Amino acid sequence: MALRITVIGTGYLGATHAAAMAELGFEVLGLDVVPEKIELLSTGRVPMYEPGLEDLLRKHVDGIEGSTGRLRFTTSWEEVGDFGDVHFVCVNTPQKHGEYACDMSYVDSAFESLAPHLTRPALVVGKSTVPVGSAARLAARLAELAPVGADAELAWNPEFLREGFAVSDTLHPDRIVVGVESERAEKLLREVYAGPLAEGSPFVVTDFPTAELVKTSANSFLATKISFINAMAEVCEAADGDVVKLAEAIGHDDRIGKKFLRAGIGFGGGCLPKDIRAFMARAGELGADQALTFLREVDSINMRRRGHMVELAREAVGGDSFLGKRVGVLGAAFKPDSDDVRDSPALNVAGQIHLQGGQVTVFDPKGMDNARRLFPTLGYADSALEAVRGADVVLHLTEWREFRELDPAELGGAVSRRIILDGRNALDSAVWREAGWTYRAMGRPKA
Ligand SMILES: NC(=O)c1ccc[n+]([C@@H]2O[C@H](COP(=O)([O-])OP(=O)(O)OC[C@H]3O[C@@H](n4cnc5c(N)ncnc54)[C@H](O)[C@@H]3O)[C@@H](O)[C@H]2O)c1
Ligand SMILES: O=c1ccn([C@@H]2O[C@H](COP(=O)(O)OP(=O)(O)O[C@H]3O[C@H](CO)[C@@H](O)[C@H](O)[C@H]3O)[C@@H](O)[C@H]2O)c(=O)[nH]1
Repeated sequence: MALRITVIGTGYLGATHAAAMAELGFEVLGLDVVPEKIELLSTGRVPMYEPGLEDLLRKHVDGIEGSTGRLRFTTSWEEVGDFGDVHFVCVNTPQKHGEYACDMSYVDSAFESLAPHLTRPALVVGKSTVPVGSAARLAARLAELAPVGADAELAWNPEFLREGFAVSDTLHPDRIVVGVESERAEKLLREVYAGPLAEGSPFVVTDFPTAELVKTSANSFLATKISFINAMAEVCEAADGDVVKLAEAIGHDDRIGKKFLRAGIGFGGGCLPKDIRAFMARAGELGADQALTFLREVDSINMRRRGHMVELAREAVGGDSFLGKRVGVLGAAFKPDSDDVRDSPALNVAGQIHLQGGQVTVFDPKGMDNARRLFPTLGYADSALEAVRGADVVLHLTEWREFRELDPAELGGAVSRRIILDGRNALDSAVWREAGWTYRAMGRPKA
């Protein structure tokens, strides 16, 4: 009989994972502690913006006309415990308030709720990003809490999907990493991922700590790459060099590669910033803090980018203060093709300017609701054109395609002064300059 799968926590990761598991042919039950999310998902609607996810959900959610009916959602732990052979834990692991460390309370709570309700043999699979050592601790807790008949076992299977590409990254992963302690666990996970494995996705089997570390080291490497190119942008600015050309040139070397070398206002989101900080905190607890001191620099280069953009904007509006100045902001999400504003560099820059007295108006194609919730005191507009109306300077902070396709001449008619600062090095400078704009990007010559 086909495996039955549950997914605990149906946010960006869990909702995608649940829909993908249904697409791979399994019966799936998703659980979340937020009833409104479950209501939405049960009618095939997605509580966030992720390209392709709503279509995939509607293809499988039970009760939708023409669906396979393989996917259902619930808030009941009893139902989940009764249903699943394999339970994926996908709950959030944010940064603790005022600390670098990871807040494990959501994961702990999910295990405490699930374990006593397991009524059949179960493999519980952690997917959340956690500090190394968590899996061993949670395996012990699972053994304490689960009924004997459940024969419950833990595996750790970190997730590498990118927001904006979540569906295809889940269905066609570039690797599958599983931390297991038995052949049974490995066999079950090979069955779960039979589809991607048949397509050739590499399957890496490790112990618990290595699986946990693969995830945090992968994100640390990505963050380091971005901060490296942003450090080069700082030097380029001082030396009148061009970081875009520099990235292109070093990227031709296969050992360096072209990806993740886009200089600008830096990385944000619900993963890279908090994951490198949690990694440093955990290394400190393990007495290995010296090994990761470079991540402090990666973090501070990254945070400097936001401050630098604020300074460029201040310079553009006259140098002293933002008081009485209008600033049009294009972008709120931490990256395009997502509505996620968690630790968004764009919103952070907008917020800093607002707090310094600037009249900031923000537009983002998908991130407006989340931005309004997080930063209600900023000004918001319904379009790019409205956001820049009367602006003394325009900031391009999230590189949506829609912004790249804007007509500089049309925008030029709406602003007070034609100055655009490109925080993502993504606009065509020649087109903007031809339309009479002063175009300035980060790490590029002023010209
Ligand atoms: N978002 C990504 O792109 C991504 C990619 C890879 C890994 N991750 C990791 O996956 C985890 C989840 O991230 P996310 O972005 O999906 O977070 P999220 O906040 O979007 O979703 C988490 C969900 O878990 C639910 N939840 C919280 N406590 C719960 C509990 N006790 N029981 C059941 N549900 C509970 C929340 O209501 C929420 O819907 C994190 O550890 C993150 O680091 C995220
Ligand atoms: O050259 C680049 C590439 C990215 N970014 C920024 O870096 C951040 C993160 O981008 P990206 O990694 O594409 O987004 P996430 O969806 O957060 O994905 C990361 O975090 C996930 C959660 O852990 C992992 O699963 C993914 O593999 C990892 O790429 C965004 O703010 C981007 O604007 C840059 O500034 N320059």
